[in-house]
Amino acid sequence: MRVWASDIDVASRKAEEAAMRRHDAASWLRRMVGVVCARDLPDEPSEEEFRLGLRNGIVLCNALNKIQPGAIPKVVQAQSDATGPVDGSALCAYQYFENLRNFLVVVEDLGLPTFEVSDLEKGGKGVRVVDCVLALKSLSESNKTGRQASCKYGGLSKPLTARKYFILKNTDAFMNKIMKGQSAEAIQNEFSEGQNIATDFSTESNEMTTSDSLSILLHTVLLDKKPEEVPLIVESILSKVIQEYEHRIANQNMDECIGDYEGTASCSRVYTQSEAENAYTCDQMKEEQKLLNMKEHISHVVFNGDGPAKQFQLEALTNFDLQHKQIQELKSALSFIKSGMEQLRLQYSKEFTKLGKQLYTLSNAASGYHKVLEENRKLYNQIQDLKGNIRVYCRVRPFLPGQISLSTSVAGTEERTITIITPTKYGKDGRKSFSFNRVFGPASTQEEVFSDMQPLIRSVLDGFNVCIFAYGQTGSGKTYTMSGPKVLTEESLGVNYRALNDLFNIQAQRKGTIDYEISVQMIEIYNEQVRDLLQDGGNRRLEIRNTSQKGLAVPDASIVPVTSTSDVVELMNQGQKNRAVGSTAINDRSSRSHSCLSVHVQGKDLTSGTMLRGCMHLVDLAGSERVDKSEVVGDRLKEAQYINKSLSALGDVIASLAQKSSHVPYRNSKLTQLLQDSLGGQAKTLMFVHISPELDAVGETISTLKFAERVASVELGAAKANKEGSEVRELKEQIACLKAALAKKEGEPENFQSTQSSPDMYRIRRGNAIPAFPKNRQPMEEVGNIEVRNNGTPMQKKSSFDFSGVLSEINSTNLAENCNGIQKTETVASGNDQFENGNSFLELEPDATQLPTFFYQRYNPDKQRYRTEPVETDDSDSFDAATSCSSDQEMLLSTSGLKADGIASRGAFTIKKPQAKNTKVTSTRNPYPAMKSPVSEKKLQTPIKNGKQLAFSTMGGRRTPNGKINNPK
Ligand SMILES: Nc1ncnc2c1ncn2[C@@H]1O[C@H](COP(=O)(O)OP(=O)(O)OP(=O)(O)O)[C@@H](O)[C@H]1O
Repeated sequence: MRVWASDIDVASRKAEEAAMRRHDAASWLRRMVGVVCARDLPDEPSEEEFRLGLRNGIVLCNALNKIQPGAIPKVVQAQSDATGPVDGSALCAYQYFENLRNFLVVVEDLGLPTFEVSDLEKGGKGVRVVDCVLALKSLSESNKTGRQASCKYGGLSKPLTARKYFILKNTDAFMNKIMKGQSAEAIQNEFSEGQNIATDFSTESNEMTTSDSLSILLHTVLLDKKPEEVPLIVESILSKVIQEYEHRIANQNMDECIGDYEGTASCSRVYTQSEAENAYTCDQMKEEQKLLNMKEHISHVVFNGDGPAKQFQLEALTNFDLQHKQIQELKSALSFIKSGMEQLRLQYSKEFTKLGKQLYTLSNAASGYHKVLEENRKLYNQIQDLKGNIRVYCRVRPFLPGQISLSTSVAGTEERTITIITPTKYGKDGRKSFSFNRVFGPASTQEEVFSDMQPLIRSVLDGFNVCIFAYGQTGSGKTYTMSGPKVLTEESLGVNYRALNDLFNIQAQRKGTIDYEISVQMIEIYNEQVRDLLQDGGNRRLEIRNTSQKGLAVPDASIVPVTSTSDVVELMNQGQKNRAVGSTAINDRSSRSHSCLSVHVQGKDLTSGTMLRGCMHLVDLAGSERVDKSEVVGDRLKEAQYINKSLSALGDVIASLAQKSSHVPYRNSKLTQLLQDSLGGQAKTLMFVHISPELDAVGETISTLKFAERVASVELGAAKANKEGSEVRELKEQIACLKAALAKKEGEPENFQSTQSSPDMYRIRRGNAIPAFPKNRQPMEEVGNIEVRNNGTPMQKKSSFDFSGVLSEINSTNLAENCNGIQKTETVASGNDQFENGNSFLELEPDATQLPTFFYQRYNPDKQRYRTEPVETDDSDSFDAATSCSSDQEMLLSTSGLKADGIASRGAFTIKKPQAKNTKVTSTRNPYPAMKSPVSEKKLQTPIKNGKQLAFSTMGGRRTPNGKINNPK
């Protein structure tokens, strides 16, 4: 039942007339502050009404806004028939109360304050906010207690019946509905009982969400303010809100643009900047349009109003203009910042590109740096090759499995440096660094070690002589490096196996171009006796011959052709079995001998016919040992003494070579004789110095490393490949034939025989003497090492020259002269490519038809070796096969005259023993570049001294790349 006063009809009518205007104002206010008060303004409110309405609206809003998600408010439609006069002053509240009568908002705990709306109360009997609140409270309590709810209405207590409950999650949406003036019934019909209406209002929720907090803020701000202050405060809040709003628009615009744009675009579409800008501009325009609309609304409200409201709204308008201006300024600032940002972005992208380029250059430079390093390494090696330095690699053995927590003498290793600490010394003296070509730390693998020396090993296949020998104190890992441990695995295979395997691989690769034949010898020097390791039970004493590089150092030792790694493994196992090994306190498998695996390679270039010949010695020396430490007695002691003696002889040789001494005492031990070609010849030599890491071995370690440094300083001159072209070979053969024919013609075949194929066919007449070539001596060697007996004639100078020189000499001199039977003043002999020079006649034997065979003759075990007559040379190369003497004999020799005679300072001299029947001039490995050099001539007239004829020999002399002779001194 509704009873309205006549005022109500009037007010309703007026309200209807002003509905549009109020609606506009209210909607604007709602958008701005989220309050709904504007809706309840009378069409022509007085100032007081306006304020009251506003205040009431705010109060109500506050109450409603208390209903927030999380508080799980309930909407109760209360049945109320409250009627009563509504005085004019309370009109503003009417609409609310009208609604509230039907939709009372209850907060579950109802901590709502009761509001002292004194004006309303004063105004009479109208519906008061406080009544509403009380009604809410009552309803809430009734929910809890089940008691009848009631409300005071018009001074009377009326019962309230909760008819329906709605769970309301979105107060704003709900409010919105109310504000749109929907009737309670209409809203009620929209909700079924218990329905969650949050979804119903969800579409509108966003619109109001941001205003919630503002409304609360507003209310809080206004709560204790006097009514007359409210408009001003609201105005300033509004301006701030607008400012904030603008600011947010500005900030979010781009994001929204992008969001909107992306939202509408397909996901896969690439969003471009220009599109974003377009979207932004579009939204900006929309926002501006909105602002203008607002302005219009306000103007409309303002100019259709009057009094203080008008003044207030005018002020608001002015503020709005001001704010609009500020917004414009902000916008221009924004665009300025944007352009600045854009510039920055461009600058950054430029910088990035530049950085990228620099990075690219840097990475190029880095890779270039590595290349340069590699190049440097190569160049360094080349310099070493040219200088012929003995390369020295150092390897540190790791601690052995049984050795625990031992302190080490090795302070550190780098690629080329090793630092040793001596605990007994302090400061600088306590640390000593040594530099070598490479240093391998304890963790180095066999493969790493091998790969570093691989190029050196491969050069054997190019005709170089190579020698790798392992040096170090006993137990330091020499055998491990050269052969591997006792139990071999693929990873632990030593240099020997790997080297041969590598040679086989390359042999296979070059199959179509070069035909290689590889054979091996394995000998050991045990107690100064040379023994053949490939001959079971063979205790036959062998001899070392340093006739030439091409010759076999130990020709009597078995030489076995090998074609595969398995052949090698088999042979080496056999050799190892035969090797003298014994147990000492330091090494339970100590090598008691020096072992040498010699690999002989012969290759024939299938297209050019060039022959090459290389030889590689892989020497595992016995270790030096302090007999007190190794605790050896008896045979072991004797062995140790021999070992130490031979190693000290090696030390002497190295010292002489390092000092470029004129006398190099190769003959002081079998070991130095064996290594003579490698240490003083044209070989590429590498010494592997091994050290033990234990601290108590530091003394030996340091002396070993000092020795190694001395070895590294030895310069041998550039190594030279043993190659000869087919033409040269043919010419040499012809010369040999001619010589043989001459010899034959002279009728002295017994002295000068040709090779085995035709021993009697060629003779050579040489002055009065016609020396014979030994049987089975292959012509290449013969040519290289022609030995001539002059039957007492002065020693002939031996000379040689470059391979290229051979041809010219042969062509221009020998051949022509020989063929024409002209007296020849010099013949040419070559070690590799050297010819003998003598005052001889060479006469051509016209019926020279058969040529000698060349290779493998010297591998023929049955061959008859040519033994030189006892004309003795110095300790150098020219000390020929006479080294067949025992070590004692050699010692005798070395002490009997060589040193005492005062060897000439440059070039070595060959000593002719007084008892020599014939003067034999052994070949030289290191010939002079030109036969006719004054030096040669001069030395030709070597005087006889102390009954010994000193013959000049170029032993040990090595030609450096610039043609100089590098004589070992
Ligand atoms: N690099 C290494 N890694 C692992 N074990 C090693 C290494 N070097 C040496 N050994 C081990 O150290 C011990 C001694 O090594 P090896 O017999 O090779 O010494 P050596 O110098 O040949 O001694 P000797 O002179 O007495 O013959 C062996 O047991 C060997 O397996």
